[in-house]
Amino acid sequence: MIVIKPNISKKQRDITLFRIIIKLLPLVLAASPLLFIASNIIAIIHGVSWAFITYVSQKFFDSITGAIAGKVKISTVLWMTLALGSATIGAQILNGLHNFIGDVFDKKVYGVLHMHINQKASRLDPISYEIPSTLDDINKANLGMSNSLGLISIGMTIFTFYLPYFLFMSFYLFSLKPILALSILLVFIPVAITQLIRGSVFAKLEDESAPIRREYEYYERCICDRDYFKETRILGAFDYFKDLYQSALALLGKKTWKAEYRTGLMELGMRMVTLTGYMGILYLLFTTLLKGEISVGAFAAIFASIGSMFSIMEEVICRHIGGMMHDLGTVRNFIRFLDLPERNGKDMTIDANSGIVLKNVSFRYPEANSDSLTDISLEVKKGETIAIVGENGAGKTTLVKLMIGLYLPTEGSVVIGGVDTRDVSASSIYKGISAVFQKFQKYKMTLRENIAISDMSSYESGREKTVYESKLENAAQKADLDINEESFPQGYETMLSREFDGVDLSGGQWQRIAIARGFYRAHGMIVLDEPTAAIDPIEETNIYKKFAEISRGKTSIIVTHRLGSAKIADRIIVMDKGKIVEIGTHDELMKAKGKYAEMFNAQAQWYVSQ
Ligand SMILES: Nc1ncnc2c1ncn2[C@@H]1O[C@H](COP(=O)(O)OP(=O)(O)OP(=O)(O)O)[C@@H](O)[C@H]1O
Repeated sequence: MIVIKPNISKKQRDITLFRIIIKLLPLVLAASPLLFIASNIIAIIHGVSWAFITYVSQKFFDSITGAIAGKVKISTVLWMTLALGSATIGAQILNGLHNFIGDVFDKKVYGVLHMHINQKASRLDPISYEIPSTLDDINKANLGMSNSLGLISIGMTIFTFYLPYFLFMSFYLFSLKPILALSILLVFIPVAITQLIRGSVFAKLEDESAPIRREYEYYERCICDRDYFKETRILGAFDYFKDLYQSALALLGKKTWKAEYRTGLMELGMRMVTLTGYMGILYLLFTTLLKGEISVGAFAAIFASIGSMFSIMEEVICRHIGGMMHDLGTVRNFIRFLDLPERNGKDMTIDANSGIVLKNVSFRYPEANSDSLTDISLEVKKGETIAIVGENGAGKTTLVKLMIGLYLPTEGSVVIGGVDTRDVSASSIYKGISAVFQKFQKYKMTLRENIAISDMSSYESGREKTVYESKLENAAQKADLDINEESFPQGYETMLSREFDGVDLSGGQWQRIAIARGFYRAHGMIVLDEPTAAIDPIEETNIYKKFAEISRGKTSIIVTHRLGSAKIADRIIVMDKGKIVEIGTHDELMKAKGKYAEMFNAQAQWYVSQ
């Protein structure tokens, strides 16, 4: 059983409400300044209009009592009726307008923020994806963004609608009798405190839940996911995963229940306080009337509005502020996502085929305890074909990721085409590089899209179809992809997914497609990081031989466990425990009788014994 511990530091978790607002407000404002200003001005007028109704109601009731006592003319009552009706209708119109503009504004901001997320994701330093705690922030960026929008919208409503309303009402009540205004505050403060505690309880819950959720979602995938379930069934591990899933879910349920229970109790207490305050104000109002300190009209108007005042206050605090606090966890995810480091560096044209120089490079994954690469110095010349070999975990993939500028070294430098990878923007580096990794994507799209996605510019640029088609065929041919009618009934238009009424392919076919995708992309440097595991050794050697021919004159790197394939390289790099232990041609390394020769002989023996 995996031990669950929240892996977000307290400092990271404690992004204050103030910081959230400072960070979000400019984004929201920039999305549509005009709508923002219009919406808030209308909200202020709307808030004051509701309070104004109470004042007009008092005048209306006073006119009626005056008319009954014969001190006020009927026409005055009629005017007051008209004024009350107009104020009520006016408030309703403002309400509709406020909601309408608010909706338009929210939709606009939603679109802009969504785009912001996509742009940010494209600028993220790829190393961020290697940090488990950061993955939650990335995965929840969209949810956090919607909740952030809700938070800003509620925050603005509180300031521009509810605050003017309560200020006006407090001022009005204060002018009648100061203690009446004070009682609103006395009710408000304990409730606000309760909600602040609620916010911190749920923020903590969110942080504690994230790793548990990640865990049970993973177990769920082990049970149901297409890629896992066959093995899970065959291993008879279904019950094992089910138990792990249930215990993770139970733990999450327990934590959620505890948080809900605590906040539920607090809310109950809050309602009692509200009720007591409500009764207190009614009593005060009644005694004030009896003492003749306020008019009957004022009594009636306050009495009529006091109920709505309390329900508004409850709405603000419980529904709005409470909801806001509840969602604060995911809003913090969003803020942390926005704060994730980006790859800076200048945009420039780099010739990816003019060599790579690594100088004293060390690399440590974030949150890892030791280096995965230690003090690596290596020079790959223009047009050279390099094979990287070594046992599992030796650091081959990590080295390749540094050599193509995907990750930046922790120490030392990686220079591609004469430019340090730290100084150049990621997109400038990637432009001339094609890479196919072990874990390639199987896009649920057509065969054509699966190959051409690596260079959509040529797909979309409206080039002559024959040029484009021959490029596609060329890539498929280089990858030894047999586009026969049985496997691909609609040729390049065959949909490669059962889910979308297409076909299913073998692992080897998928790997060939991934390799074709790599060849299709225009490149000065190409990397094949073992995308051939599902292809038999003879076929793999054929592909690599072809690869060497095709790549002649281009910098090429292959990572392989099958040393027979490494023979095609100009030089073979042998890695062990994050270090380069040997470099040379196949013959040189065999003569040296070192690590490479040992591994090669072991594999050769295996083939002989077959
Ligand atoms: N995201 C990560 N966080 C921490 N350590 C990692 C991470 N990815 C890899 N490592 C560690 O870095 C070391 C090198 O891993 P790498 O994947 O580069 O090895 P490899 O030689 O390519 O292995 P294989 O042949 O199994 O693919 C290993 O010890 C591995 O545990």
